[in-house]
Amino acid sequence: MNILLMGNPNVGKSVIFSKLTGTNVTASNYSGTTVEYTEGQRNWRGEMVDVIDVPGTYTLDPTNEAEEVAVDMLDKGDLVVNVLDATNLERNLNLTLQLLERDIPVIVVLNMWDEAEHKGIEIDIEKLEEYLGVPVITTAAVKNRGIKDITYHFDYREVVDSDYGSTEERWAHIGEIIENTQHIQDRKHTFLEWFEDATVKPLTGIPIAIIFMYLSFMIIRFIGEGLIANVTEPLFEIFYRPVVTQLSQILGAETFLHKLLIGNLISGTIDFGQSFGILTTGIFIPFAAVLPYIIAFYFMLGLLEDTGYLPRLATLVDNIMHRVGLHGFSIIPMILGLGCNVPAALAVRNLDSKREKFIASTLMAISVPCMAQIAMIFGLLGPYGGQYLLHIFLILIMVWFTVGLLMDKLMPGFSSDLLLEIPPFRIPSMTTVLKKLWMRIISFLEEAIPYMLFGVLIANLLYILGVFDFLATTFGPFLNQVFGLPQEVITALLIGFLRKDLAMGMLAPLNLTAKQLVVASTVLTIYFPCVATFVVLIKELGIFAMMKSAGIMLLTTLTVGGFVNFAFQGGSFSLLGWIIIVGLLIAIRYIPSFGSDFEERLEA
Ligand SMILES: Nc1nc2c(ncn2[C@@H]2O[C@H](COP(=O)(O)OP(=O)(O)OP(=O)(O)O)[C@@H](O)[C@H]2O)c(=O)[nH]1
Ligand SMILES: [Mg+2]
Repeated sequence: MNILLMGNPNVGKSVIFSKLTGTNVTASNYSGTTVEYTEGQRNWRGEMVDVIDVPGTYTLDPTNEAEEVAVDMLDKGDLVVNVLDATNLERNLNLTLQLLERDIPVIVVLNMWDEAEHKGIEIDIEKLEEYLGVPVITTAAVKNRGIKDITYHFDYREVVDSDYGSTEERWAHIGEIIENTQHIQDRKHTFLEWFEDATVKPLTGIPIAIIFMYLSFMIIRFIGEGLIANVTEPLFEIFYRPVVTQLSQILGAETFLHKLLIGNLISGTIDFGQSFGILTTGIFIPFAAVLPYIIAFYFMLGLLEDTGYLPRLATLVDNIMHRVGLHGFSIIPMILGLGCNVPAALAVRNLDSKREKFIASTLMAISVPCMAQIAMIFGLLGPYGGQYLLHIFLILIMVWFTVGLLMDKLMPGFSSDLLLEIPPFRIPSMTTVLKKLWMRIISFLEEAIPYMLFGVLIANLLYILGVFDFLATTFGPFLNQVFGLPQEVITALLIGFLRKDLAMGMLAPLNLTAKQLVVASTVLTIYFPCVATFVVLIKELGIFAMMKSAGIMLLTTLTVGGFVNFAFQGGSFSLLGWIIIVGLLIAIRYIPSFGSDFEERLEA
């Protein structure tokens, strides 16, 4: 038996799904969290029932890919559990009436019942049942209220015979239902509501955004560095070092297995950061150097997501986003990308047009380093001082903006003007935040560890076989001339396709100057996404668009790497460098535009 959980975005389907099936899926306080359906099972009266968490949709006439997924699922269901946000009954009923017109059993769940009560919204359930002709259940999923009631109706198979006519007639009918079933009490405005407004008005919103972003960044560094210095490094030194040292002695420094498992001894001892064996650096990077930052980042992200701050940020940056042919919502894939580029590449699905998807994916892949890479950049460049770190991010932001402007100018087609839905602020529940954090840590470990071990294995084998030497002498001179980097960096660039953090780690033994590290870090970020992201992008964009995107990436790498090498000195850009940057931005303004605005298209 297939039970479909369907409804508008951000009504709590994923939370209900988790409670019904015990399968954890990501739930966040903004629309479009789920873009692919997830299946889970529940034992129901001695039978295994399939419950499916369907991406949110406003209508059964899909307007984007995530909605298409939703509508395609309809044929597969024995029962649709239509989840509604009780605080937003009117808008939610549109999908409900469309579902009722289909030949499929539907039951209605009014979720967020706790919030509706809190907001003084009263809904007459019996009357609503009469109007719709199907059972109506109230739930507060995060508080575990009403979930059992849903299961009591799993065997509901009645199909109502209704036809609400045209869209206008449907809305008229909804108006009538609301009129007769819902009553809203007047109440005073709360501080939270005032704050909700303040975060989206530019005058107050921008300072708030800067403070929030700065604080988040500081907290991430504080937690990340704190965990490394006080937890992961000490643990490795006390418990792990004796074990691998013993193994190293047993194997003998010159053997093949030693080279593979332990790597090189640095002045006679194992250096977890530089030895580069599977059991030394291969274990150390993911667990000790990167995991702490992953924990810190996803903890902060979870808070920002569940309070509902992220979509507010999206509204604020909408103007900037429009300049590069995107709308505000694209900030969400960019921010997700700071954690890991893979979910970010998937989140792009919520964008409307092919053009926007292309621009957003390319910008994300080019200029958003993932947390694993950022952690290694912090580790390598941190000791040289904050201005180097600052410049890497400054360069990437400029790259993001410049490449975005250029793509918007040169790409034909139009970008949509989708209005972003802003959810209310919610106090995040700590259990949900921690659960989500846990899920993301697990998926990081599952993703990272195999690639990391495989990457170190490949690197060591290629090294032992002399392949890297060959490549370094062939392409080295070029690297040296354009980027000012030693030829050994080529190995890092190659391994970067497997994992960027590992590639950053390969720079550690090379004794690069701070400037070279800045060039190498930016080049490593820009030149190509890692293989996992690459595969998702091919799937999302198609092979042809991905080739175009990869072309843009390589071109950008050459230009930016070369430029940074030329214009970056002693911790900042030279005057000439700044003149070129500003000149370029001005020049872009005068390039004729091949793309068109949504509004212009409407006028035409
Ligand atoms: N107060 C309250 N919050 C809830 C309730 N159910 C869900 N939430 C919160 O609402 C937000 C949205 O929940 P999700 O489960 O991600 O919504 P969804 O319907 O899966 O959204 P999409 O995947 O975007 O379609 C999350 O922040 C939840 O914690 C509820 O009953 N009461
Ligand atoms: Mg969801």
